[in-house]
Amino acid sequence: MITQIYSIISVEEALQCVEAGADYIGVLVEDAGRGCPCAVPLETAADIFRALAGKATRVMIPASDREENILHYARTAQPDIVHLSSSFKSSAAFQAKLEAALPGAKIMQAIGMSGPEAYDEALQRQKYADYLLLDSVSPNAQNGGIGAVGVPHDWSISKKIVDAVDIPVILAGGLGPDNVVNAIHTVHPFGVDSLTKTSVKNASGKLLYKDISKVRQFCHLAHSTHI
Ligand SMILES: O=C(O)c1ccccc1N[C@@H]1O[C@H](COP(=O)(O)O)[C@@H](O)[C@H]1O
Repeated sequence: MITQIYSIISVEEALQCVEAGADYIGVLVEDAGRGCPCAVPLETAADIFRALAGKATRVMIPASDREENILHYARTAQPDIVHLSSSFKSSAAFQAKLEAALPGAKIMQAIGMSGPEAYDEALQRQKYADYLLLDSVSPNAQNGGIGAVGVPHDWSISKKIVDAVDIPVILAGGLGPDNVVNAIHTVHPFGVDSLTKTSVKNASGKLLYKDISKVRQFCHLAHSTHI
């Protein structure tokens, strides 16, 4: 079981999360004007990924729905995996362009778990991705509506997707130390992902930085849960 921790904002925080047990480290790269709470500039993402070389799998969400931006971010920041969580979706053409921009880079395609229709979408989208990430959806969510919602979705649909697709599936959406064991037993994913419930928030609910003791608890529980 792998653990993926979002959204990392500095080299120091990234290294603390690795020490706390995170296998995959996620960074959100900003597109001016979107205002995602934990987004970092491209140069910071590049610094974080350089510092993580050989220590963790480096995952980047480009907070953009424009292909040229996504390819530019990938070329500059050099993640191992590009995680598509906006309205931009992978395709055969995008796979070829990413391979040209950053040879060997993998694609993680987010699937918005809005209801039973997510099953057919997952089956289609797996053709153009190396991983699927099943994430909750909110009408108020940023970055195309998928992710950073902080609440779980219907895991019975997630389980059907895990059983049907041929590529690794990471479960996301409202996961934390309180529910990760149950989530793993219910869904049997390849990995589990956490943002909101392993972060410190301010009084108005804005995510500020990682709570390393919660990251440690989350990773320990996930790694010690066997399916
Ligand atoms: O990481 C972010 O800031 C982010 C912003 C916009 C869309 C998605 C984002 N992250 C992804 O959402 C999941 C789930 O979040 P949560 O645990 O439900 O709060 C997060 O782990 C990333 O995969």
